[in-house]
Amino acid sequence: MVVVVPDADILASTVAARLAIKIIDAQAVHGTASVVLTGGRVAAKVLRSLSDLPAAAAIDWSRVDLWWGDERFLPSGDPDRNETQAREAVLDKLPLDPARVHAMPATDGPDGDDAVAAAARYAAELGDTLPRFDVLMLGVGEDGHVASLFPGHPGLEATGSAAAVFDSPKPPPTRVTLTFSTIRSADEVWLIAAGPDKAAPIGAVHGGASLPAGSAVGVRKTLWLLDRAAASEIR
Ligand SMILES: O=C(O)[C@H](O)[C@@H](O)[C@H](O)[C@H](O)COP(=O)(O)O
Repeated sequence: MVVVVPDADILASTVAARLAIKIIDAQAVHGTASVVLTGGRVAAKVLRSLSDLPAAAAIDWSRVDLWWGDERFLPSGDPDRNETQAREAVLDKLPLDPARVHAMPATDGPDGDDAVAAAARYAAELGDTLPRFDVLMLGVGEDGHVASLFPGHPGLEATGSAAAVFDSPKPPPTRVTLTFSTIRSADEVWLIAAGPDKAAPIGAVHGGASLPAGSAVGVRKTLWLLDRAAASEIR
C-alpha cells in the first residue's frame, strides 16, 4: 500500500500518528508493543513529531520495546549514531523501560571496534526466536538502500539476524544492520521517504527494479509512506 501526503512535515506528523495508534493497538492485544526504529533525517522528523503528539499520552511507554534496523558503528553518544539522534528527538523524554531499549552496540562497548562481534551480540539479543516486531520502520536511500543494506554490497547476502557492514557507500563506513530475513519477520514494514531525491529509486522499485527497498516486506503489511516529491515517479 502506498500513502502519499503533500510534504515532508505532513509525512512526519502522519507517520507519528500512525505509529502511536499502532503501538496503542499492539498494547491492547499483546500488553506490549515492539517497534524497530531506523536512522536518517525523515526518521528523526517522525520521532520529533511523536513528541508533540497528544495521542502519544495514551501509550504506556514502559511496555514498549525499541530495536534498531541499523546503526552507525561509532562510540556511544556520537551525534551520528541513530540511537543518539532518536534519544535527542524523543526517546530521552519518554518514560521508557531502559531494559526494553535495545540499542545496537557501540565501538566503546564490550566488543570494542569489532563490528562482526557487535553484530553477533545483537543477534544474540534478538534471540534464536526473533521478537515480535509490530512495526519496523525504514528510511529509503537515494540508491534504494534500506537500513544498511546497499545495492550490490556484500551485506545483502548476510545470513543470520544481524550483520556487520563494511565500506558502506553512505558514511560512516562501518555499520551494524538487521538482515533481510529479520526485516521480513516484522508484522508491518513501513518504508518512509520524502523529497525529490528519493523519487527515482522509489519509482524504480515500483516499476519492478530489484533494489533493497523492494525486498523489505512485512508479514502482514508493507506500507510506503511518502510525500508527493518522493512518490513522483511511481507510475
Ligand atoms: O543509518 C542510516 O543511514 C539509515 O538507517 C539509512 O538507511 C537511512 O534511513 C536512509 O539512508 C534514509 O535516510 P534519510 O531519511 O536521511 O534520507
